[in-house]
Amino acid sequence: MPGTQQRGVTVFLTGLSGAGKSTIADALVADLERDGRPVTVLDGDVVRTHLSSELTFSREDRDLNIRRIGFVAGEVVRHGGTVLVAAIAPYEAAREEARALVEQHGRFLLVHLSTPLEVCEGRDVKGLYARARAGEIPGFTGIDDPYEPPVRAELVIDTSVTPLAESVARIRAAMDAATDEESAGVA
Ligand SMILES: Nc1ncnc2c1ncn2[C@@H]1O[C@H](COP(=O)(O)OS(=O)(=O)O)[C@@H](OP(=O)(O)O)[C@H]1O
Ligand SMILES: Nc1ncnc2c1ncn2[C@@H]1O[C@H](COP(=O)(O)OP(=O)(O)O)[C@@H](O)[C@H]1O
Repeated sequence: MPGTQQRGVTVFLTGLSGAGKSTIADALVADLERDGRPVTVLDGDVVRTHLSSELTFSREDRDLNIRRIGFVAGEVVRHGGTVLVAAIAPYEAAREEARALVEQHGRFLLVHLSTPLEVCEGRDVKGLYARARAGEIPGFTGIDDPYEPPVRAELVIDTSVTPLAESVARIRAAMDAATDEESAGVA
């Protein structure tokens, strides 16, 4: 029925490689789907396979990658959907551009996974930090490429001290608070 569609939302997880973006995204998807809420996931690795396969990790290409993600997220949100983005997105300007693309149509929650570099490197899930330190991956975020911490994130979560279930609960609470405000006419 026109006018009664729920407002869409994008949760954008940003942080270093190994910060926990994919792990939290997977757990959050399971949590949302348990409540019968379908979710579109835009994970950096997957987007780079299907949508941004020609892009490098130069600043220009990273920015274009995030712009594409912001555009797709905005389109899904426009139709009332729920989007979960998991991307390093190291540059403030590109993240804010993505926010603007989504906020034309619905809500945007930026979640900064602030897990320290030493912890991410210690985890080295894919062995990429070791390769970057060995000079095999020039321009690796956190090693010889910058990560600009967000100036305005709705949530900041350090996964070295926050258990997975708590991260999921905090993000769900932020998403549900947004919904509550809307139904109360606050937003
Ligand atoms: N140079 C360099 N820097 C950072 N990351 C690199 C690099 N080269 C490859 N990878 C792998 O690519 C994944 C990050 O892709 P993203 O699309 O999220 O990056 S970005 O937002 O466009 O900066 C990232 O995945 P995650 O570990 O899941 O973050 C890495 O596996
Ligand atoms: N509290 C936690 N929250 C999220 N991930 C955690 C946590 N503790 C340990 N980890 C581990 O950290 C790693 C994070 O890797 P991943 O989710 O692939 O990060 P990213 O997608 O940011 O590169 C996983 O191996 C995960 O099991």
